[in-house]
Amino acid sequence: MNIALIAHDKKKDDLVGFAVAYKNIFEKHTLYATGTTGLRIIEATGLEVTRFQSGPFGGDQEIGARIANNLMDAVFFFRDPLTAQPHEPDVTALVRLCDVYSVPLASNMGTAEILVKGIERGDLDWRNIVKKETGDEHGSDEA
Ligand SMILES: O=C(CO)COP(=O)(O)O
Repeated sequence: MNIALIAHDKKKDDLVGFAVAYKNIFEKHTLYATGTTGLRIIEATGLEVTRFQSGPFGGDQEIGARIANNLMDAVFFFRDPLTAQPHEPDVTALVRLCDVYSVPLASNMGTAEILVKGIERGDLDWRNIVKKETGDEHGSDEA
């Protein structure tokens, strides 16, 4: 699975802790992240993560483009609901694209716990069927 990891500043500690806790699951997948989040996760876990631009500089849009091209299978996006973001339109667009393409999105720790366990169980294997049907199988090592 191709998995995106993103967190706003006040949620970064939560996502980093989450990545540490579930490193054994995440290491079986292909990971992507916005710039600062990715750096924090790499430093804390040693996991291999492809980093895009920082969110306010286009990182959310880069991940959105991958969703639109059927190259992202799950998104963990720990948003900060209490702080205004300068790139709020990008945040909204990313969430919207998850809904357009039915890509599972965990926007908080509660949903993230369920999603990561579902990934481990193979609950998202239907994504591979979608990719096979559309010919979009590139981008992931995981079958
Ligand atoms: O702003 C973000 C998501 O909207 C995250 O970007 P960073 O990971 O670079 O902080």
